[in-house]
Amino acid sequence: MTVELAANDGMIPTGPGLDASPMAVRGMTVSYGQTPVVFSVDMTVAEGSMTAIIGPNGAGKSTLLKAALGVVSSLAGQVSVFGKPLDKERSRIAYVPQRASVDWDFPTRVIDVVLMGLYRELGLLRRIRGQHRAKAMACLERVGMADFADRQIGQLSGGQQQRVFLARALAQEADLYLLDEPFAGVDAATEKAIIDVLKSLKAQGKTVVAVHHDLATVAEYFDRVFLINTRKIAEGTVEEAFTAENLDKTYGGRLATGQIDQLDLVAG
Ligand SMILES: Nc1ncnc2c1ncn2[C@@H]1O[C@H](COP(=O)(O)OP(=O)(O)OP(=O)(O)O)[C@@H](O)[C@H]1O
Repeated sequence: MTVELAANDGMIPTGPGLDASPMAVRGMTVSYGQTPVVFSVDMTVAEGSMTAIIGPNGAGKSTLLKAALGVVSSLAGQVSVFGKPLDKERSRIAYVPQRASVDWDFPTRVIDVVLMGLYRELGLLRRIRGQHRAKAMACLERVGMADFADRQIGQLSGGQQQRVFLARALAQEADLYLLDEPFAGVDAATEKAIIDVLKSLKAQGKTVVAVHHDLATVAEYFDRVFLINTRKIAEGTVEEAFTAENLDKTYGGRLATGQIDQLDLVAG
């Protein structure tokens, strides 16, 4: 389907399947210097799906997410969120950044990090009441971190910090969850805890998009994939798009045949 891009208020022209999409990106191009690191990328996130963004190091995965959120500026491109401009629906998105990009020496307690997720409820006066604390604690409970509520965030292990940031995202009660490498550097128990939470979000009808590096778990964890190497290579259901051919294009032949053979790929 061809979508005509017109100069308008940043909205993507509506069309079949686009209006309802939790996030639709069209013609996104981002450059930090001379060469684009994301080039003319279209992405349509399917509502209620769990999508893995896959590609080699430096492929532009994080940049694509940040540009879609307006955190980094783009040279070109349009984004719609639930069929509306990003600014109108921003509060429906929860973003969990890459762990490495957060200043963990920032002196703040775990419970305070989760309370930040409640900023909409807290209102302008930021008055924290018992009900807010209870909600934040319930979110920490969901990720198995309730016992650490009063700890300084910098005193936690990497996997524990990742859980806390997931709890903050849960507190937001968003409809679209964007996570940048949520499983990076976590142990098997934390990975299981995180995937269980993400699957429960999906069961509630929420939409989840995560940058993901472990090709071996793609088919088990996700139902859709988005493959990128500066340009979009493919997107679709795992059955349609997670193929040896697309992986070969994405990784430029850098995956050994043996590695591809071990993946739970659909023949194609
Ligand atoms: N703030 C920045 N300034 C300059 N260059 C940047 C910046 N952030 C990223 N880059 C460069 O842009 C390219 C894409 O980076 P990005 O982090 O989006 O890739 P990625 O696919 O998420 O990689 P990884 O899998 O290693 O996290 C890389 O070449 C990276 O070095």
